[in-house]
Amino acid sequence: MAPPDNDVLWARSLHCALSGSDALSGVSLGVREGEILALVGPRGSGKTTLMRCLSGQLLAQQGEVWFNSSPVHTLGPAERERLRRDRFGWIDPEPGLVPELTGWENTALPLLLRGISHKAAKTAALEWLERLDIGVCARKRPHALTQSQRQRIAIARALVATPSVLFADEPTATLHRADGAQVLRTLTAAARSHGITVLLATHDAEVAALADRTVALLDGRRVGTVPPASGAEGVAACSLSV
Ligand SMILES: Nc1ncnc2c1ncn2[C@@H]1O[C@H](COP(=O)(O)OP(=O)(O)OP(=O)(O)O)[C@@H](O)[C@H]1O
Repeated sequence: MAPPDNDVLWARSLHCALSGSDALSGVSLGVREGEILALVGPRGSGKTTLMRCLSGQLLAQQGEVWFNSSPVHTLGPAERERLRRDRFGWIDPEPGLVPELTGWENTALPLLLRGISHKAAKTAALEWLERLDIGVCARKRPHALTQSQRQRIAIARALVATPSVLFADEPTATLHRADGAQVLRTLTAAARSHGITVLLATHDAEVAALADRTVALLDGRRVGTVPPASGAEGVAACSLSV
């Protein structure tokens, strides 16, 4: 069965067991182009596993994943790797920067890996660092930066190649509340202004409130779609110019 035309990502009946236990038990999901979708659920509910399956990092034992009307579940490892590199961005709870590289070099990595010239990659990286209010970090190495600055660099790195889909796994979990909220507003505003679809895994209702739609997971199953706790945040984020 082919996915609906307006879904950028579409998954049907994903079953995924990890080390013998069911991480996903028949999850189906459609994500519309440009949408910011929050995946919510308590720890261990399957959010990360679902995002890993949707992004081609992990193959579910059963079920289908489609990206823009092309099957992902039938691709070989090299093709899935290329898809991830060329079309997707990923943010982990921890920034995972290369310690030997400066802020702009860390940010530019996805472009340099695609073979884009050093000069063009640096220009794009510096632009994203400015947009995320960390232009001053461009020439510093990670050890000289705060946790918030490092995570903003990880976000800039995920956005620099303007991915079709950005997967953000608890992107502000290690930040203080106010700082995390600011970082998330910047991230969602940047995604909206560049038409980037975002999947945002979180167990925080305030974070989910920034999304257009929320999908809830529990024990590897969808337990219903709930509206954001506060309807105004997503609209407010649109008006920020990032
Ligand atoms: N590499 C792994 N090996 C074995 N089991 C795993 C692995 N990764 C996840 N699991 C298990 O799969 C289930 C789903 O985990 P997952 O990390 O997807 O949930 P989550 O909702 O993202 O949780 P969290 O909020 O803690 O990140 C859990 O029971 C977890 O223990």
